[in-house]
Amino acid sequence: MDGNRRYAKRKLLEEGAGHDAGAMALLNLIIYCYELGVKYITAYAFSIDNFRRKPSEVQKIMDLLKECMTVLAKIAKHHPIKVNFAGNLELLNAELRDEARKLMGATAEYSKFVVTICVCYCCTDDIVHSVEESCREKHYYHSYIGDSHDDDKDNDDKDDERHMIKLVDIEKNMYMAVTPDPDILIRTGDGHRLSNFLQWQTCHSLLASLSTDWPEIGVWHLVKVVLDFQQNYDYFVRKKLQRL
Ligand SMILES: CC(C)=CCC/C(C)=C/CC/C(C)=C/COP(=O)(O)OP(=O)(O)O
Repeated sequence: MDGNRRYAKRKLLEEGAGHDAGAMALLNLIIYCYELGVKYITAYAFSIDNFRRKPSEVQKIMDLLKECMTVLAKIAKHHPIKVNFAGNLELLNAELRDEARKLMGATAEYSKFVVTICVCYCCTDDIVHSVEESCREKHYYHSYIGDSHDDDKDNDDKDDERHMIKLVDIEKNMYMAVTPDPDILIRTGDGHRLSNFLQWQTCHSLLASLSTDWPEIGVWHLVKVVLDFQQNYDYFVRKKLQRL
């Protein structure tokens, strides 16, 4: 969701007003997706690197995160929306972390429409966290059965095999396991970088870079990228199937 500060500068507004408008644009986009029948939407709201920004800006984004949680909780009372927060939530303050967990718990049973907000997220951090988690699981398995006194080579090979960390382990243990890999990744603000967002999950995604700043994204931008995706649908499906 790039271009919030540039939008504020262009409109001669104070910096925080760009993020206010950005939060409103996100909520609107979630509603458009719901109405258009898009099943999953994932937003990159705050990266771990963003903690290096000015304290006042970090605080502003955290305040907006809280407001978005309140609005999403109200929407979820009347619509079957599942809300996930993906990232290292331990880096959030305790109040926000509790709110995030409460909202995830309250909407966990829904599946018709899934909104995932990435906070305190970086893809590289997610990969490291997932590898650590997978090692812990395999170590547990190893210490549980590894003391067997069976000298049989076949059994040893099978044990070795079971101790190996596989692709499925890494994918299962990622924060992003809560939602499928995206068909489309949209970046606003004329950027052509991934900025540590979903590198693992976007190998076969359509990348759409919009020159529009995030607060000005609207339903027609969404429709246009969905149509672009549909025109190349056969290609994307083939690529995904090849991976299976
Ligand atoms: C759910 C939630 C917390 C929503 C908050 C609002 C929001 C849109 C946050 C995005 C924050 C962010 C770091 C954007 C990227 O840079 P930039 O847009 O600040 O700067 P740029 O104009 O320099 O690209």
